[in-house]
Amino acid sequence: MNEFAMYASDLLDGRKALVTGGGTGIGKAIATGLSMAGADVVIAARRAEVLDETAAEITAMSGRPVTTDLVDIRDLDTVTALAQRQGDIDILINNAGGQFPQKARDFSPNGWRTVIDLNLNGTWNMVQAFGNIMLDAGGGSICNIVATVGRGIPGIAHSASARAGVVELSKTLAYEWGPKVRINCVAPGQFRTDAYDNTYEEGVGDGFVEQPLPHVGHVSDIANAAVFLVSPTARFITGETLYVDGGLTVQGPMSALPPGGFPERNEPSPHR
Ligand SMILES: CCC/C=C/C(=O)SCCNC(=O)CCNC(=O)[C@H](O)C(C)(C)COP(=O)([O-])OP(=O)([O-])OC[C@H]1O[C@@H](n2cnc3c(N)ncnc32)[C@H](O)[C@@H]1OP(=O)([O-])[O-]
Ligand SMILES: NC(=O)C1=CN([C@@H]2O[C@H](COP(=O)(O)OP(=O)(O)OC[C@H]3O[C@@H](n4cnc5c(N)ncnc54)[C@H](OP(=O)(O)O)[C@@H]3O)[C@@H](O)[C@H]2O)C=CC1
Repeated sequence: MNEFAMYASDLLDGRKALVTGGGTGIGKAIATGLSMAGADVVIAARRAEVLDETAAEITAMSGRPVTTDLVDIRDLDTVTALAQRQGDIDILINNAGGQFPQKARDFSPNGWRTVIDLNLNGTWNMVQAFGNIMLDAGGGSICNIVATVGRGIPGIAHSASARAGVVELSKTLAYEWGPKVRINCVAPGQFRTDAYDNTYEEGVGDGFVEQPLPHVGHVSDIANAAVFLVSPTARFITGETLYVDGGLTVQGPMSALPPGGFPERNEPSPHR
């Protein structure tokens, strides 16, 4: 089975799609899924060699040409220039992003700013530049790749805050741009891309034990969710965040009998 061929090969025929960070990991998988579904795909990031190599790989699989382009989403000038070159897109996937893990009490002011700038401001740069063109052109669909926000993500408070901002931005724009542009998010759980392995050395952590589907996801799981959301199959869906996380965010069900038994009645909380 080809994990990236879940949809009809003409589902996105005649549509042009741009994927930021499409040269590696999750972005590469999404670009592959879009290409397999018939879209004309552009992948954009900062490293030309990586993009070129990936474009050739995707073309070998899908039989469709893939274009590469350069952008640093934190640099508005490069985003504006990209929008001038590639503005005629129907689909935008904002996947570029990342962070470093650190306890929040140790964040330096610049460390915090850097992660917010990449994941919130960088995504906004892309959304506004391309969204405005889509609005003028008559329509389009945007999908933002975020993280499993909603219950807190210890170890990456900066990124969790930025991604929550993107989720709320998407809901808000769903209203403002509703008649013309749909905008949704996909929230990945943990996926062992090269970047993930390089950043989180110990790899699979204890979290998986508690997860209803107790294993890591495959990048095609994200790709299939993103292709669904930007395709006409999801034409009545906007402002939504689809969690692709093996049930990670529903872990910790309420237990009928708490560990240690029921507390004494009327005992005040020991916390200040
Ligand atoms: C549950 C998990 C879910 C998510 C999974 C994934 O995302 S998987 C994918 C996971 N993989 C990825 O997300 C990709 C890996 N991450 C990256 O490529 C980078 O961390 C970056 C793009 C976020 C920032 O890069 P950049 O070149 O723009 O940054 P810069 O070098 O110019 O420094 C700016 C400030 O940040 C500080 N700082 C930086 N690193 C660290 C650190 N490790 N420690 C502490 N601090 C750090 C640095 O000290 C400086 O502050 P200072 O000293 O001036 O006060
Ligand atoms: N893997 C996981 O478990 C999870 C991942 N995520 C998020 O999903 C996305 C993809 O993750 P993953 O594939 O694992 O990681 P990668 O590091 O492989 O993907 C990030 C991509 O974004 C590009 N990129 C980074 N910064 C910029 C920038 N400033 N401008 C343009 N492009 C940039 C990189 O290419 P280049 O360096 O060439 O610019 C790279 O291709 C990220 O946003 C990540 O944080 C969220 C939750 C879990």
